[in-house]
Amino acid sequence: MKEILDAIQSPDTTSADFAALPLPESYRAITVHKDETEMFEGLTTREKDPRKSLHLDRVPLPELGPGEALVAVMASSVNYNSVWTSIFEPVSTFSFLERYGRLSELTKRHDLPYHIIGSDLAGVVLRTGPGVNAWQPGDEVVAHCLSVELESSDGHNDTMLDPEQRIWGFETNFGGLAEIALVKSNQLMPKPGHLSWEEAAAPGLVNSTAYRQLVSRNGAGMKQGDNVLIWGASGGLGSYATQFALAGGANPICVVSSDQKADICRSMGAEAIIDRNAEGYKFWKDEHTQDPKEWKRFGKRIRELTGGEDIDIVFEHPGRETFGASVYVTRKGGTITTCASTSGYMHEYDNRYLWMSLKRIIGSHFANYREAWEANRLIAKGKIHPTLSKVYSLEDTGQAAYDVHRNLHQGKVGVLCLAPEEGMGVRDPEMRAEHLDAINRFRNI
Ligand SMILES: C/C=C/C(=O)SCCNC(=O)CCNC(=O)[C@H](O)C(C)(C)COP(=O)(O)OP(=O)(O)OC[C@H]1O[C@@H](n2cnc3c(N)ncnc32)[C@H](O)[C@@H]1OP(=O)(O)O
Ligand SMILES: NC(=O)C1=CN([C@@H]2O[C@H](COP(=O)(O)OP(=O)(O)OC[C@H]3O[C@@H](n4cnc5c(N)ncnc54)[C@H](OP(=O)(O)O)[C@@H]3O)[C@@H](O)[C@H]2O)C=CC1
Repeated sequence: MKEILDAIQSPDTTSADFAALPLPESYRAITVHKDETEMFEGLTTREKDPRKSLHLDRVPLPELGPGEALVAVMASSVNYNSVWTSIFEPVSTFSFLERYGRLSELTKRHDLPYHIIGSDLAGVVLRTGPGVNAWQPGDEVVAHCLSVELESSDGHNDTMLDPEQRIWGFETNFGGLAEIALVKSNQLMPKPGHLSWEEAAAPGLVNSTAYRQLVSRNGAGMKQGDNVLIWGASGGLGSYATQFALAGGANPICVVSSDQKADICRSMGAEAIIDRNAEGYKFWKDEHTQDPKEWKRFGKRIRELTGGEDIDIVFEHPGRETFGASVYVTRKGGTITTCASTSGYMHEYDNRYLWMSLKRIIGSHFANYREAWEANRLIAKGKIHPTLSKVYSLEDTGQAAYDVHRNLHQGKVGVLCLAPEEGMGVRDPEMRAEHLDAINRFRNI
């Protein structure tokens, strides 16, 4: 592994040098273990502790197949899907690996008693499989997390609609929280040159998801002037949704849970901010009963902030806890776009407010190939910035996932894999200098 790292750090290493580097037989990776899927039996979701289920293991290098690439991972980031994997909710991700393993001889590789997790990476291509021409050993890359087989016409227009659509590092093995990752070469995109490894690894999954959910015509198709209600506006998804709203001439109404998070949203340029803790919204009277008076109080607060207008687009992901309120505060003809259900997936809302006011609910999931590319292009052009706050070592990934599980983090949490320290890998210092304040906005808060 040292030879690989030396090659990456030397400016003189050629593509041929990379191609000639011997690959290690094994590497270090963050895993969950199949024989531990019942370990949290009887505990509440909150009590399940990723520090107990995430392991740093030495694993064998997987065989490289056609259309694939092995990438030396310099840095990765924690996504909430890794939290779900680590607490084995809502289902154990081994069920995904088993199903994938049944598809073909090649996909059998994924069905193992351990799952190497992680759905983001920034690093360097080490080897490409047969049929890969666009990428060479030595290319500096980020990887998006859409894995598709593309054998069915269902996915030929919008690759997210492929019947064999999977999220790499969640529904496949050999993810990015490791020293080496296996990806399909179609997942690769150029690493933005003005960012360090850990900064480049931070936006991928959430930036692409927010782009489809909010900006793309496959999602809400946001336009200038739209009032966009953004739950968790300084969190993983929300910190990108807020940037898209501001950059696209919309009006974000940012919901957060502390003064500090409100300040971050203000520093991004948002003006309309609701601190859900300080204002004490209780959308549920008890576990089974919502409180429409609270929806109305929330709606009145939004009207105060918008000069009397209601919401054109709700950027939803908390789910059960907030969904009734989200449907209520949307304007006639408006859109609620949802990609998750962190607080519970059995939603309840008053359907009269949906049909009588001609509102629409749109389900959105990650991003297709093109959307992921467009989202990365905006990062590369310095239009949208990483929201990296804290960076952990690979050994401390359990703690990093715990922070995200317990909502102790801001923006995105990074993980150094092969990179020995933060700040490495910047190739365009001039461009970086131009955007330095924005790049550092979330750091160490
Ligand atoms: C990028 C980051 C993203 C995120 O962070 S997202 C958040 C994390 N992700 C999650 O929480 C999602 C986790 N996934 C799940 O919970 C499950 O993954 C799903 C609930 C989404 C799906 O469950 P499943 O068991 O895979 O699907 P089924 O459709 O309930 O069961 C499969 C069997 O049911 C049959 N079936 C499907 N549709 C129908 C139908 N309409 N009528 C009758 N049968 C149907 C199928 O064929 C198949 O059958 P056969 O088991 O025999 O193969
Ligand atoms: N389908 C897809 O493609 C994707 C789905 N996801 C899913 O989206 C969800 C959020 O991911 P991500 O943004 O990265 O996570 P984060 O934890 O980084 O951010 C979510 C934010 O939502 C807010 N929030 C959490 N719970 C509640 C609640 N009960 N009521 C109101 N606000 C709440 C919190 O902000 P605050 O406390 O400030 O209000 C929190 O910081 C996860 O479930 C994840 O799995 C993520 C990416 C892609």
